[in-house]
Amino acid sequence: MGTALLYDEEMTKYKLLWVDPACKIEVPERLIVSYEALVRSGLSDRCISIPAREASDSEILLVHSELYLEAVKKTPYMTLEDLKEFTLQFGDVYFHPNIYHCAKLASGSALQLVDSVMTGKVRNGIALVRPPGHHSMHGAANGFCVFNNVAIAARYAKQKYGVKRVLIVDWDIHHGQGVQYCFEDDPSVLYFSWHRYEHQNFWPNLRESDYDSVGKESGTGFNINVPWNNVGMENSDYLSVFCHVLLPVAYEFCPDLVLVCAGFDSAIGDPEGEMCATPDIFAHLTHLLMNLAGGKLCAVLEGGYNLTSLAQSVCQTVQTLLGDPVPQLANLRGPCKSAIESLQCARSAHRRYWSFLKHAADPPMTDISTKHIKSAMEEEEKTEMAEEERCTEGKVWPEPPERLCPPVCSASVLPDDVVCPDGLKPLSSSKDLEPLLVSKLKTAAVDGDGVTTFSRLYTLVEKLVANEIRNGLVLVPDVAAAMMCVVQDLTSDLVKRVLVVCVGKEKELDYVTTDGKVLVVQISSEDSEEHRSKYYIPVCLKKGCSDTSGFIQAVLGLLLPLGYEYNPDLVLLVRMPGSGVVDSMWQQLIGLLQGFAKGHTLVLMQVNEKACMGSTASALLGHPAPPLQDLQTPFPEDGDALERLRERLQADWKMLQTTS
Ligand SMILES: NCCCNCCCCCS
Ligand SMILES: [Zn+2]
Repeated sequence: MGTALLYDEEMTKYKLLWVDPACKIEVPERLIVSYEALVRSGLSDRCISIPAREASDSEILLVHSELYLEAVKKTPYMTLEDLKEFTLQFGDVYFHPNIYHCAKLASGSALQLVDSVMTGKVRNGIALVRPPGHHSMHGAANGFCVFNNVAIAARYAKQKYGVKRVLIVDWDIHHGQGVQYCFEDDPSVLYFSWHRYEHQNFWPNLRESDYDSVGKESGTGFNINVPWNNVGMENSDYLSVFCHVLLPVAYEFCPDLVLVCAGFDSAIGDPEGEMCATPDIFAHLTHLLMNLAGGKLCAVLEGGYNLTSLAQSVCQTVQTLLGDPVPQLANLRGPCKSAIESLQCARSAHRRYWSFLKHAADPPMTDISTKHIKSAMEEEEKTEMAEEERCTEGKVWPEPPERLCPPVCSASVLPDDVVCPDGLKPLSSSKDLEPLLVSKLKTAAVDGDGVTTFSRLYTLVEKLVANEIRNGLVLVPDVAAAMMCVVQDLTSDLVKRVLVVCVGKEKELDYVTTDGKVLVVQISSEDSEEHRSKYYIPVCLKKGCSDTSGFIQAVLGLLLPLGYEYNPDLVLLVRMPGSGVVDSMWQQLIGLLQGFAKGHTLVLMQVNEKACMGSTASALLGHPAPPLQDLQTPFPEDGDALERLRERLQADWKMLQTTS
């Protein structure tokens, strides 16, 4: 299934008609450069174009009051003076004779997108709209927003399609207070937002934007705020919050639909956000959300005021929605102190509502929420000092890397008598191995056809590294032997870093490199004290890999952060026989691991587990993994052990830090 793209140039036909410094950045060119970048890159042609439409009154009334709607209806007939007058009652927003029409198109586009996804016409999609929506409220326009596009879409999805649980992820740099107010008492809509806050010193300067606003009444726990109290946040900060706050809760919530308030003013160069995360970060944020809700994801544009980073960020998002490999993120140095404080506060505020956060640490000593009473002097100093180091318009960043799709998506190396699953391309040629290696294999008691398998395995690794193939599945008689072979011999000169993910445990991995060429993360039911090192990380689950709750917790809170920091060039996923891993979890793991090494994942499985080839192939081909249904509460021992493991490792692995 494809990716929907909604865009209508009519939504460029309104602009600020008077002087207002607060609103001058919200210009029609925002939409024009975004769409033109998609056209120029060829991405728009790969999308399914869906027409915009006007939202009806009843659809708008899902969120807004009749009084407000009737008032906005009058604006097309107002004089310039009347429009200025009308605007005065709201904050940081402007009206225009055509903005009511555009606001209906913006909300209607979001609804068209929901229809396309919920009817299965497309898998996912994006609506490029203006005016944005997440600041507008029941009875008021605010922050460039007139109708709350995403809030309307959430209510619409529930009403029309009986969607039970909607996850709204707001990665815009401003707090979508309008969305928060709409759903704060509603447990069927989980709203997550990060936003520049600076201890309430940043717009919209609301006390309820802080981490302790967790929702109310039956919606308690279903509102997550992560305040950024400093500017200059980087890719590490964003990914840490996804791995340690959003994703654990999102998996426990198990949404049927994901809506994204896709604002790109959180990207580097934006005058509003003054952050330093690069446009390719949105490739990863999108990828991480695509494994939820069976891939049903609707992204709706919110902010984004640097025309260069906006266009690049939109392209990065769309390219991931289309299923292209995500770019490698280099030198993630771990979250900064301020980000750790924020994520620790958010985790501790929610630990009583989410069993996946149950073992989160106490809030930091320096309770960051009371710091907002800053002396004017301090504020003054910060402004002067920060000026030069901030990431503003003057900042430059590299063009996002090209994300080439290999000609072959998934290849296979199977014994001759095993039927190749649909979609996989059997690897034909096999390179003759150096005699030295053949003799080595023979000593490893690898029989004749084993040598053939290994030579084809070698060829497969070569083609992965050459980006001729994206990923591969290999069935071998003995996975442990094959793994040694791949790691020790086949990759010595081909790749710099190999991430080995071992699911289950058959026997001790009797080697561990200390030079960092290989990082092994082994998830199993047994602990192993010996030869633990920075590069060999055993994760012990009380009930082993069959316990999906413990497994996904280990993946999100440990494997993902480690993988991002290690930044491998190849991922080797080894399924030990008898691991007991559940199929949906196995597919989720393959989906999530695609975020590393440009998707170069090599799956090693034992021949006697060929029954799992179908689902493995499906995940390798990029089909969305089935949601992890009714997850049990993780075993306390596991949650606790994971927390302790992180604390022990965070000295070596900065992306594991969750406490300041
Ligand atoms: N420096 C201009 C102040 C703008 N304040 C409102 C921002 C609304 C963003 C919507 S994403
Ligand atoms: Zn914004």
